[in-house]
Amino acid sequence: MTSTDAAFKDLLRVEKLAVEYPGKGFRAKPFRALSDINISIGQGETLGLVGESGSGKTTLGRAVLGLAPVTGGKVIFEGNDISQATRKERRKLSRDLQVVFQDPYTSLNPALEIGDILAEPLSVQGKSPAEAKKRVRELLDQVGLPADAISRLPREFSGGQRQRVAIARALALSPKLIVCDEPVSALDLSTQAVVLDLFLQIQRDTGVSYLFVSHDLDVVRHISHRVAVMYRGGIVEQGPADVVTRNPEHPYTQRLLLASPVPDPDRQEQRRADRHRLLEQQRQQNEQAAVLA
Ligand SMILES: Nc1ncnc2c1ncn2[C@@H]1O[C@H](COP(=O)(O)OP(=O)(O)OP(=O)(O)O)[C@@H](O)[C@H]1O
Repeated sequence: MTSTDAAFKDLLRVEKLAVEYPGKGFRAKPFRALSDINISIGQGETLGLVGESGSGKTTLGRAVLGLAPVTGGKVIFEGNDISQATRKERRKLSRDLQVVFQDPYTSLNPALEIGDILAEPLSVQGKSPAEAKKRVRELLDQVGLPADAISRLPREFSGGQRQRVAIARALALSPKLIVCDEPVSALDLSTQAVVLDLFLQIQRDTGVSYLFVSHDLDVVRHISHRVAVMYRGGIVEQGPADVVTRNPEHPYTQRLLLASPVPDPDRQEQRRADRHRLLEQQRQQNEQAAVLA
């Protein structure tokens, strides 16, 4: 997918965001996990967030959801700064801002039937049992699960099916933005592809926006309009998905691309070409640097 900022109407804008975790345990001092983060996401747009482990991807997603200690900057959602929203304001915001986590095995309450898992956010927001039941049926259909899933427990489902339940729960209140934190990383490759296509289909049908966290460049290229690359709590590069994931400018992104595994045989050819071009670019840069030195 390719697109530019201008093609989408702004939904979320993060400006100069800083997050600092209070010190505890082995880290006695407060830890600055994010500094000077600037990103935006338009309506119906997906911003992919990549970077190595510990670079701050999850923290940025959590800061957008109000779950990380923001110490500076703004999180502007539909024109309002929500970085310091109160609990009451957060409850209201949860209609518009939702999350899908990585692990479909721990993110669903094992004791609840799927129907109850999906009805929970609806009843919290004041829907009647009849309204909730109707919506639950719609949601199961939307994520491709059978109607009889309503009275079954999470353990009766595969990882991919459980992730469909988690997606349905996130969709229950028709949110405007879903933070997707590595939502396909725990799934096998063929299931990953199917679930990614489900995310795309839902976006086409509903116009929802995604902040899509992943360490996998192939995954973010497939799902994202634009990609931001995180390194040590900052963003080092962002731009159209194809450009950033195939022809990155920043040396860190180039390293990320060279280091990332090539799981899907269909994409190996393309990746070999990308690697070859990048290595050649690096060789030429090294040669130029040697001449200048
Ligand atoms: N609750 C917390 N308290 C203190 N430090 C934290 C906390 N959560 C995360 N960190 C630290 O903040 C940094 C960023 O972590 P974060 O989980 O956001 O990175 P990430 O890029 O999502 O990593 P991964 O891909 O491994 O999930 C790390 O150094 C981590 O140790």
